[in-house]
Amino acid sequence: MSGSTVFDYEKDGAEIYRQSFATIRAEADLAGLPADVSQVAVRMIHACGMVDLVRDLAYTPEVVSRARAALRSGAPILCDAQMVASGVTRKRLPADNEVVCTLSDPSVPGLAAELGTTRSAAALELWRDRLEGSVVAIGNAPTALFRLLEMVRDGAPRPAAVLGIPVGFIGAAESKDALAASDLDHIVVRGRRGGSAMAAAAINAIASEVE
Ligand SMILES: C/C1=C2N=C(/C=C3N=C(/C(C)=C4\N[C@@](C)([C@@H]5N=C1[C@](C)(CCC(=O)O)[C@H]5CC(=O)O)[C@@](C)(CC(=O)O)[C@@H]4CCC(=O)O)[C@@](C)(CC(=O)O)[C@@H]\3CCC(=O)O)C(C)(C)[C@@H]/2CCC(=O)O
Repeated sequence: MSGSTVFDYEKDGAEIYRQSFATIRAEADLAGLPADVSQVAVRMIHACGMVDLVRDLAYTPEVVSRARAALRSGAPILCDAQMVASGVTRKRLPADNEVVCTLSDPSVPGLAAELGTTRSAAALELWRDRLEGSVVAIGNAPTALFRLLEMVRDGAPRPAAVLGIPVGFIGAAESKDALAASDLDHIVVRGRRGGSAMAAAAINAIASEVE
């Protein structure tokens, strides 16, 4: 196949990644972060292009080591949106971990109507028997994060770690503040920023130390 090259751009995927991570490490102020959180932050920045993300990160000191240990012992990854689940690189997972998103379950619209909430929040009702020791990744829906905190407060099994990274204007900052104030191991991006790509990137960084 022939084709003329009009633009001068990098075409080597490995080299694109290498240059990206080098740029992030040069431009982002990672100095105050523990080494394992720094590694996760780099990959989250890689997913969104915002090197100033570091200033909005909040985390518990053991979150990465606990999430990593949970994944190594086979814990499932519970995702609020299919976009998060789709972004998880399966080959990085240490124990062929199950990646679960219950949003499309046929029972969810009815549950949402019954509970008077969003489908994203109602979908967490189907997480109950997998929650214990799981790794939760919320990248889209603030209502899902609020609901998780309510469930745990009401006695539901506790996840090993919660990556609370919903994006948006309504409830996003508040839900992440509530997670940061909880006793769950967590990483959050305070404020409006977040998103499914960032949540998936955080899981990918935790799953494997390879960059
Ligand atoms: C209020 C919602 C927000 N959604 C945002 C941004 C994006 N959402 C996309 C898509 C495709 C989906 N969003 C839903 C989760 C849907 N989004 C909502 C809800 C109405 C409520 C969530 C909440 O407030 O907690 C939610 C529907 C629900 O009843 O739960 C989705 C299920 C809608 C649908 O397709 O039916 C769907 C998720 C699909 C999946 O499983 O992956 C976007 C791609 C929208 C787009 O541009 O098309 C985008 C993705 C952002 C991301 O990185 O994840 C907001 C901005 C987060 C917003 C919540 C906050 C706000 O408005 O302030």
